[in-house]
Amino acid sequence: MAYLELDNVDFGFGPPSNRYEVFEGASLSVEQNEFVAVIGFSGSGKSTLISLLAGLEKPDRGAVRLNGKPVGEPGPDKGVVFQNYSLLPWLSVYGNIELAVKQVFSKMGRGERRDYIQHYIDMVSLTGSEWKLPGELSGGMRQRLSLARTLAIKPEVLLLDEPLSALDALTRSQLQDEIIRIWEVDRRTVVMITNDVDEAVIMADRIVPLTPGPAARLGKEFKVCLDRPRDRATLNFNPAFKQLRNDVTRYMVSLDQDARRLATARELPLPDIKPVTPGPRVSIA
Ligand SMILES: Nc1ncnc2c1ncn2[C@@H]1O[C@H](COP(=O)(O)OP(=O)(O)OP(=O)(O)O)[C@@H](O)[C@H]1O
Repeated sequence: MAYLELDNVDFGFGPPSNRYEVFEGASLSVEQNEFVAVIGFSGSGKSTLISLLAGLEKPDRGAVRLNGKPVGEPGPDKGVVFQNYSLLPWLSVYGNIELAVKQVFSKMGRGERRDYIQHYIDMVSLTGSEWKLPGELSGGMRQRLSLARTLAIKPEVLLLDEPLSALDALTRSQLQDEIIRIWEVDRRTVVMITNDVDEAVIMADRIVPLTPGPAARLGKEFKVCLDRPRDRATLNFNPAFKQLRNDVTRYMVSLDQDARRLATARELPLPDIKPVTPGPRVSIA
């Protein structure tokens, strides 16, 4: 049985007269402790998918289930890391994590809590920056803090909504390695949204492309059969890595071409209307 499941989901925004159908019959099954990367074009519904999995949105039809039960309200069992960090700017690194930990583990004693928070700060290599405010951190450090705060509440499921897309290439690859290192120690079920094929191949067990919207679905899946730990320096010479990267990229290009063809076919032919030219003046008695 799937651990996290999107079962034949329809979901749209807006009133019936002006509705945008984001998903029609979208299905996704994620096994416990599996790392799935969902890859898609801009506007296809990636953030909406995370909102549905997190319980922030409810499907119009179909079901979203976690461990066999309908996904309820957002809660600490589902940890979401957004692209824009969503940190509290007036709280320090320590304070941001502490707030989340206090909410979820209200019975934890002071000393234990201090050690617990420090463990997560160390885990994401923010040691020494405990009392800095988010505004005093680099983008990569803020994203690390956001990740530490989410990991510290020990969610069953980790939902990562393009967490690395705002970062420069070097910081991005460092954080990819860091997320994988943490995941290998402290296994969780992960759904990560990305628009980067390489990132998906390096990090995930399985890659599931999202077809372009409207009425997006989760398309053909690609299993990533590469041993872990994956060393990015040698992967570039690995034929299986190159083949998979090409296969996924080719599939994404074909999805894009199909969507463009469909959009052209949907354009309505306009009637051949000729402008009316005024005739001779007629006087009515
Ligand atoms: N609150 C809303 N009301 C109406 N339409 C919305 C709303 N939120 C999203 N949409 C529309 O739903 C579609 C999917 O949006 P979503 O943000 O999930 O896409 P995305 O794949 O995450 O995009 P991007 O990669 O650009 O962030 C888009 O066409 C968007 O315009």
